[in-house]
Amino acid sequence: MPGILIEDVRKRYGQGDAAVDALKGVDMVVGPGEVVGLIGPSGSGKSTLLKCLGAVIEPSGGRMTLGDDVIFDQVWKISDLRALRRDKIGFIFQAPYLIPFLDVTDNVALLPMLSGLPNSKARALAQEFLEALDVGHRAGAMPSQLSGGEQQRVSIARALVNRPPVILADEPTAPLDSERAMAVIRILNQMAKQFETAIIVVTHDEKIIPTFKRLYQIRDGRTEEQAGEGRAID
Ligand SMILES: Nc1ncnc2c1ncn2[C@@H]1O[C@H](COP(=O)(O)OP(=O)(O)OP(=O)(O)O)[C@@H](O)[C@H]1O
Repeated sequence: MPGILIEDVRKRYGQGDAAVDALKGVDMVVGPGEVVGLIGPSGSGKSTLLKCLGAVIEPSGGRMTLGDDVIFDQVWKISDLRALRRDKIGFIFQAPYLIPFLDVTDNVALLPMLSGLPNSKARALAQEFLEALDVGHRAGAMPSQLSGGEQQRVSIARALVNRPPVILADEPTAPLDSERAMAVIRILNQMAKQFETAIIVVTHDEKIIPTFKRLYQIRDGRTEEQAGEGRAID
């Protein structure tokens, strides 16, 4: 059972003369436990593909499967897209986007709370993930008291805490120096294995591209699979 299966996904923005075919039939597969890179020039459709997969925008056609669920097959197959995003997909962005008035624990505990876990259990779970990401000692701090690398690790804990089968990371290492960027990639690989998560990393970052075993290059709205170097990261 693949973690992510994308079949012939298409996306057209606008209509008539103003129409832009951003995705022209994208195919991709990412297994559980796999971290795959998605690269391509500016305007090639990377953000559009992540937004479709993240159920932020609606594709114009094709089929998408996340874990055990076909989420889209010409139309959405899931009625509650908010619940889908909350429970099945973890998002990691270039900036951590932590909630400034919640402490580190509550930033991570918020999603499991929204999914219905009692507050004390959600906080205990958050603590577990913060420890796995080596920021357990900062659990009571406010986001503004953390370094950039610590904030990014908290945002990764938040993406993982509901154990989504899928993580979508959009330029997660762009603002980080080489050492911190490699630490983030190491963590994503460890977490993918530990929780059987399928992870797509959109990146331009030359520091991390050699670490992927498999890559997809997107060009003019279509994907091509490439073997990566799979360079060791520990
Ligand atoms: N809301 C929109 N309406 C119309 N066209 C759009 C919209 N969003 C994106 N596009 C177009 O779709 C194409 C793909 O854009 P997309 O943002 O997915 O590319 P990208 O690969 O993520 O680029 P970048 O690396 O610069 O972020 C581009 O031609 C872009 O101009």
